[in-house]
Amino acid sequence: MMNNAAAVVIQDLKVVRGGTVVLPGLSVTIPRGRVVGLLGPSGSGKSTLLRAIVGVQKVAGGSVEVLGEPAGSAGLRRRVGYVTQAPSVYADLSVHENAAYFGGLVGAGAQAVESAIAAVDLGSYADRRVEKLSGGQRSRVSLAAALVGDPEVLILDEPTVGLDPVLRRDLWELFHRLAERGTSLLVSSHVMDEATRCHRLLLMRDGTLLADTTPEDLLRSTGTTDADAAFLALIDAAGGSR
Ligand SMILES: Nc1ncnc2c1ncn2[C@@H]1O[C@H](COP(=O)(O)OP(=O)(O)OP(=O)(O)O)[C@@H](O)[C@H]1O
Repeated sequence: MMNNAAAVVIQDLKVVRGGTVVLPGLSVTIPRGRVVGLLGPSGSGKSTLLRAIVGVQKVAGGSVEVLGEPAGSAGLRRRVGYVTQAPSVYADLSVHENAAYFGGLVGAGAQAVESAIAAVDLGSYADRRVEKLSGGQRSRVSLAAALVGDPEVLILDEPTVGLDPVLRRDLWELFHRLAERGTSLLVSSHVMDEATRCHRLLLMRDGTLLADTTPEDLLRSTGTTDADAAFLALIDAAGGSR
């Protein structure tokens, strides 16, 4: 199905990992130019869904289309950025060398390298080797490596884990600036209070979508005042706590 307004269209996606059905048949559409949060408890299938969108997850059924092409297509390689939970940059290279290396792979110039480093606020660490950085700084180098190619779709797996409140706020502001420029972002988190920072929310549990909503509608429909309480209300409505 062609849908020009959508960044990602997923239909009846089924994924089995290690003999267990992780996604039993998930359908969702992710809009362009928005910050979409993917929230749910640990083990609910968030990373698996993100992997399927990037095209690195073996799928047992259904379809995943990104920017009108099947997920993982060669044509999407430069158009989709992916930041995994584990920092995926070279420990023995500096921040700048990493950004320049990953930029080189996608044809990005020197200006793009500088901008990506500045965007994640690592300008003053540009010449420091990654192995000498903190965990939060390392994950920001990974983000810079994904940003340097200016991808149209940015898939971020728990990018704010281990960051202090100021850095978390700064990163969410960066995500919104990127969305204003047209980037489509899908950001996973298991911290429910991050829900309020998203334009749209996907709430997952046990491989299924409990809700595809907005922060405002989530609170309104559940009659709650914070995202944690809203999530619990949805679980109760869906049939209790297992
Ligand atoms: N390599 C694997 N082999 C078998 N099962 C796996 C594998 N990786 C994940 N799983 C299982 O798939 C399910 C979903 O895992 P996934 O990593 O997608 O969840 P998640 O919501 O991203 O969790 P977290 O927030 O802890 O990262 C879990 O039950 C997990 O045990």
